[in-house]
Amino acid sequence: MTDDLRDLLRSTFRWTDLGPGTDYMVSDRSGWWRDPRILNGLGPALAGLFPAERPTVVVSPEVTGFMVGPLVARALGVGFVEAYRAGARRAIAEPMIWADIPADHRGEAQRLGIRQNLVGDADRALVVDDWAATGAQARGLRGLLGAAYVGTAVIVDECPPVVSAELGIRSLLTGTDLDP
Ligand SMILES: O=P(O)(O)OC[C@H]1O[C@H](OP(=O)(O)OP(=O)(O)O)[C@H](O)[C@@H]1O
Repeated sequence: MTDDLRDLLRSTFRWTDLGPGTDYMVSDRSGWWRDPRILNGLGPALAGLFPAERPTVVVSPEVTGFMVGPLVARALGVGFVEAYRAGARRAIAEPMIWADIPADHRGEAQRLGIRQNLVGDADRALVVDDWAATGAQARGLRGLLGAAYVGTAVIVDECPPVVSAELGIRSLLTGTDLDP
């Protein structure tokens, strides 16, 4: 099942060439969300990366995490918490706790925040996202969640192995699986 899903993820992913004047390719992940077989399998497959940890809540950063996280929460039978990017929208009205992220894969500083009453001392929080590039989101959310953090499940992990090991990042694919 997971091997079939990995094949589907590879075959529906594209790199988009931005054309002359740049050697930069951008990832097109839209084929993943367009395929009902992937939507059906993604939650259980990502949840299955952490079978022993028995998460009690899933936490995901906006914006793509807001699509993937609930699929995993549904598969685990637990709830979902949004981690908002400061400045991406109007301020959240409820009390928040924030983590500073010095630099993400674009070299940009960010702040990620969750409503402070949604994750408690007894929780085991699994971070879920589509992609880990430098591990910045995972590191920020680990700092935010403290002892509740059990690890990060992503579709693609491009981090150096030492970073993935340190942050407890597990994935369905690595960067080389999607080499252009
Ligand atoms: O490991 P990191 O260096 O933290 O990078 C990973 C982040 O990069 C992407 O976000 P991006 O802002 O590119 O896209 P999104 O808005 O679609 O989530 C991805 O969704 C992760 O959240």
